[in-house]
Amino acid sequence: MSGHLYGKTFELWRAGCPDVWRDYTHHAFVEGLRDGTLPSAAFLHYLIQDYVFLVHFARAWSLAVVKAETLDEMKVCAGTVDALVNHEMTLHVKTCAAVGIDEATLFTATEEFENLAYTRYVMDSGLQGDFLDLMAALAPCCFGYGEIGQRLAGCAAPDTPYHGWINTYADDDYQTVMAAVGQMIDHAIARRLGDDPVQSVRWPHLQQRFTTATRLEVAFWGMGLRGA
Ligand SMILES: Cc1ncc(C[n+]2csc(CCO)c2C)c(N)n1
Repeated sequence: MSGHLYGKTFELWRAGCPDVWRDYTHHAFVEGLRDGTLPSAAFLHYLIQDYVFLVHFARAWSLAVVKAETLDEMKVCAGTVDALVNHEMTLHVKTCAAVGIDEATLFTATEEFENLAYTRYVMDSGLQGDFLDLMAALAPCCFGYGEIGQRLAGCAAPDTPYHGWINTYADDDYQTVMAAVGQMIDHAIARRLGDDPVQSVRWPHLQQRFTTATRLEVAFWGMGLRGA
């Protein structure tokens, strides 16, 4: 697995919820992207919801800039805000424009409950908790899509219509940003919890935030499959 790419904290968190992690990264929606059998209506429904999701994730990463304690943490989090609003969302805008949905419509799309629950859970992790609580809730999105993108780039059906989506997450620049996020989280953990973070009283709470966010990712794929 590519886990070490994204740091040792991520490896511990992933190992703390192996079943739900697999449900997320090998979901039927993901396999439909890989083999091309995902109905285009389901993909479009997902993508419109995901645009709104990214708007709120950009807010959450911006909150991480506010909660950061070092300039390095600020740089990585601000870089992620930039990657989100100026790069990742381009996929959504272009794909939707091609079927006649403009960006203003995307921005005001009605959120499905699974979408609402996930983004507001992450925001609350940062509002109620500190920088680490927020990172634990943000981590599954980054590293899960990183793993999915890498795996699908190596085994997707040549004729799947979803290469654009796969390439967005398999892309070297994207993988580099995610590796930087993983390193930053390792440093943030060491700075606040010391060298043996698993022994900290905070560890079970951080693991629970990571696991909950991963369950919310599984629900998000399910929302996509259900369609509009
Ligand atoms: C439901 C859902 N989960 C994760 C991602 C991927 N993602 C969202 S924000 C971010 C960090 C910076 O780009 C990443 C990787 C997505 N698009 N939609």
